[in-house]
Amino acid sequence: MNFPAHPIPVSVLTGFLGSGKTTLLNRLLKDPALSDTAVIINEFGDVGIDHLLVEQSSEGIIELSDGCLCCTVRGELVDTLASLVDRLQTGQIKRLKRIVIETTGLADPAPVLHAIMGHPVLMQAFRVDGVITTIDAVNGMATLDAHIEAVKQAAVADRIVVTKTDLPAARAALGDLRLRLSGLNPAADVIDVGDRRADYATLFECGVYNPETKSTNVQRWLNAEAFERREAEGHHHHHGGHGDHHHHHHDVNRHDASIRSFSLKHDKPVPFSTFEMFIDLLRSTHGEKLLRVKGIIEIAEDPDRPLVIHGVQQIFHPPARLPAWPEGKRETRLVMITKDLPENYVRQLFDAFLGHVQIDMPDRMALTDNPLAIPGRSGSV
Ligand SMILES: Nc1nc2c(ncn2[C@@H]2O[C@H](COP(=O)(O)OP(=O)(O)OP(=O)(O)O)[C@@H](O)[C@H]2O)c(=O)[nH]1
Repeated sequence: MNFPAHPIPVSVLTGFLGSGKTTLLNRLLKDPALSDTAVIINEFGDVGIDHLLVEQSSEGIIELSDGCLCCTVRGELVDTLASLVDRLQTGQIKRLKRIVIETTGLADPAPVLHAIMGHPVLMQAFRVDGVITTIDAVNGMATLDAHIEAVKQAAVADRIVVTKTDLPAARAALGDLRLRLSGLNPAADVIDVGDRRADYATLFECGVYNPETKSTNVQRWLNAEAFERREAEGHHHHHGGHGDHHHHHHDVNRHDASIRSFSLKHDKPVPFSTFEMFIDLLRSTHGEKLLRVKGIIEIAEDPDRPLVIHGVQQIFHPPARLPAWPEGKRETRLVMITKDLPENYVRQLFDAFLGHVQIDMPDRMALTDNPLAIPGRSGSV
C-alpha cells in the first residue's frame, strides 16, 4: 500500500443522541474549506444513524453537490478507512483532504480513536486531528447526570459545541452547563453553536503538527494554560473570600466526581527511558482510566526537539518529534483527563519517576521492580 504524501487528518464528531451532530456537520460541509472531505457515519450496528447522509451514500462513497465526499460504515471502521486509501491510490477518489467520523450518540469515542491510533498501517495514512463534541444546551445537564458516555464525550473533546442555544429554554441552564464543561475539560474550547467561531477554522486543525504546512501549534493543541488558569482561580476562591462562587462550582460538578483533569509540569530534561517507564507503568496498570493524555516532553538525549505524546486509554500514538520548541517556555507539560484515577496518585508517580523523592512514595527503582508498590495499585484509587 502506498500512502498519501501526508497523513490525512481525521476529525471525530461525537455527542449524545439528538445533540445536533448532523445539523452542525451539514452546516460545516457547506464551507468550501471542507470540500474533498469524506464523512463516515460510524454505525456500530446500534441506533440512530443519520438518514440524510446514509440515503445519499448508498454507493458507499459519493460526491455531494458541494464537492464533498460521503460514505457510510457498513462493517468495520478500519475496513472503511483502508478502502478509502485504496480508492485514493487507484484514482477512484481524486483528492481527500480530510475525514470526519460522526459517531452514534451512545458511543464512547475512544474505540474510534483507537481504530486509527492503534492500527500499524492506518496510522501512517491518517492522523487524529481532534474530537469535536456537541452538547445540547437544553438537555445537556440532565444528559450528563444520567449518562457516563456523555460525560466521557465531553471529557475527551478538543472542541465542545453547545447546541440549541437559540431555544428560550436554554438560557437558564447555559451558565451552569458551561461551568460544568470547563470543570470536566478545561483545555477544550467551549463554543456556542450560534457563535461565528463555530466554523471550520475553530473546529478543525486541532492537531499539534500539520505536516502539509510544517506548522506547529502547541498552545492551541495542548492548552496547558487553561489548567494553570483554573488552578489560579481555585486558589483565588480558597483565599479570596469568594466562598459562594466556589461552593456553586462544586455543586455544578458534583456528578462528575469520577473524572479528573489536571496538568503536570517539569522544568528539567528527562531521560527518554525514564519517561517511557512512567507512561508504560501508568498505562499498563490503569490504561482504561486514562481518557486522554497529551504532552510535550523535553527529552535529555535530544532536548532541542520536543517529544509529543498523545494517548487515549492504553493506546498511544507513536511518539513524534517536533523540529523545534514552540514559542514560550521550554518545559515538559502533560495534560491528563482520567476516570476513577485521582490526580494525586498520578502526580506522585510522576514525581517518583522524575526524581522528586517523597517520604511516603517508593522511588523509581522500587516501582519498576515491583509495580504493586504503587499506592492504590490494588484498587484503592
Ligand atoms: N433549535 C435548534 N434545534 C437544533 C439545533 N441543533 C439541532 N437541532 C435539532 O435537534 C434535532 C436533533 O439534531 P441532529 O442534528 O439530528 O442530532 P444528532 O446528534 O445528529 O442526532 P443522532 O444522530 O440521533 O444522535 C433535530 O430536530 C435538529 O433540527 C440547534 O442549534 N437549535
